[in-house]
This record gives sequence, C-alpha cells and structure tokens, in this order.
Amino acid sequence: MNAMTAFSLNGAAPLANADELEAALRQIGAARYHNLHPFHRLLHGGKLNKGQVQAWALNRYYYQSSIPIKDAVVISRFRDRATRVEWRHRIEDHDGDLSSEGGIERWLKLTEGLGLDSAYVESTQGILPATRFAVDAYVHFVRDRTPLEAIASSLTELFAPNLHEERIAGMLAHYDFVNPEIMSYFKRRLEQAPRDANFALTYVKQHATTPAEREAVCNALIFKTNVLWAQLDALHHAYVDGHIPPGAFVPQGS
Ligand SMILES: O=C(O)c1cc(C(=O)O)c2c(n1)C(=O)C(=O)c1cc(C(=O)O)[nH]c1-2
Repeated sequence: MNAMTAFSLNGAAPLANADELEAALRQIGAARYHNLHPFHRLLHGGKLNKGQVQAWALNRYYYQSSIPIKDAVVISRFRDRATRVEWRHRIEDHDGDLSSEGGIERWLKLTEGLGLDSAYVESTQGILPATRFAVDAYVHFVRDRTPLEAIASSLTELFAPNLHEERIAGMLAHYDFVNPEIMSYFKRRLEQAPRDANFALTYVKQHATTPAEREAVCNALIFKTNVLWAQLDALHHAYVDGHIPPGAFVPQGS
C-alpha cells in the first residue's frame, strides 16, 4: 500500500482473498456505519421533539429521491446486460410503477404523517446544504469511479436491516406522533435490502480479484459511510445544537 491509500487494516497485509475482503467490509461497517451516530441514538431513543424528527425526515427525502437516480447511473456503467437486469429492480423499488407504490411514495407518507406538506418536501428547498452536498457526492462517485467501486458503495445496505428494526421499534415506542402506517417504508426495506446487499457482496467478492481492487472496494464502503455520517453531523449541528443555516427548514414553535 502506498501513502495515498486510505484503507489500512491497522497496517495488516493486503487483503489476499474474497473471505478476507468480506471480513474487512464487516469490520468497516462495525466501526463506521451511521447506526453509531449520536443523532440516531437520539432519534431511536425518543429524545427528539417533533420538529427535530420532521427535519430528519425532510432531509432524508433528498437521499431517498436521489437513490433511483444513483441506480440509473450505476446501470449506465455496465455494458453487461445481466448486471443491468439485476440492478434495475432497485429503481422500481423506489419509483414504483403505474400500478404499484414505491419507496418514495412511502417516504412521503412518513413526512405527511409527521405534518409536513408534500409539495414542500418534494421541492427539497428546506434541506441542509450538507445534505445536498453529501448525497450529490454519492451520485457523482458512482459516475466517476470504476463500476466495481460503484457497486461496492452500496454495501452499507449490509448493515441497514438491523438499524431499520431498531428504528421501527424505537420510534413506535417513544413518539405518540408515529404509527405503523407511516413507518411502512422501513418495514418494506427489511425485505428489499438483504437481497440487494447480498447481490452486491457476492459481486465484489467475485470481481475484486487483486489486492488493489479489494482495497478500492473497502475505500468505496468507507466513502459511503462518510456520506451517511456527514448527513447526520449536519442534522445534529442544525437541529440539536441549534445552528440552522439560512434558508433551511425551521420547525414551527422554534
Ligand atoms: O435508513 C437507513 O439508515 C438507510 C441506510 C441506507 C444505506 O446504508 O445506504 C439505505 C437506506 N436506508 C435505504 O432505505 C435505501 O433504500 C438505500 C439504498 C441504498 C444504496 O446505497 O443504494 N442505501 C440505502
């Protein structure tokens, strides 16, 4: 490894095979996934007020609505038809189609249930600058890096189901303004995310065939954990510490 590389397993030898790669990815998730962020501890522990929960859902809408755009870019990176065919259901999961509701509509049920006007949410006018920069960086990453890194950057989904379970239970238990209907987005992801994560994990294990490629896969996952972490840092700074940037959503009553 040269000095420019970001990933190091405490200076250990380069990752020699697919199993070592998987172990390294799981180690990165255990150390860096945003389940560990203080804002999530507050959200799931019932420590936020309704305005702070609204701010979280409003900002997360930008992530949700950018995911199918990101996935369309991922598809555009592959000349291999089989990979495109496998990946395209992700767009349908979020966008739905003429006869079925998708994740974006389910997310709008959440924001509406929290009392936010859907036109305002969809306009993305009130989101934090850092939300936009972080999410756009994810879309640009899959455009600019190798197809292998583009797929690897989705691997945070390996760690999402546990977090979604914790979120559903915690928010239903602690907030009287939350009910099972408005949490349906997360219930659905419990079925969708494992399939997606398993495909991506199998893909990178098969296609990262050199130590340098395995390292690039690990760095793509680190990049993505940073995309998620930066969004929560910004929410905490604005809505817990009270430094709301000009133009961003201001909860009523604050
Ligand atoms: O609530 C969460 O913490 C969370 C995290 C992630 C993730 O780890 O990137 C995703 C989602 N949710 C999610 O709902 C989702 O559809 C999704 C797609 C992707 C992706 O990178 O393609 N990540 C995530």
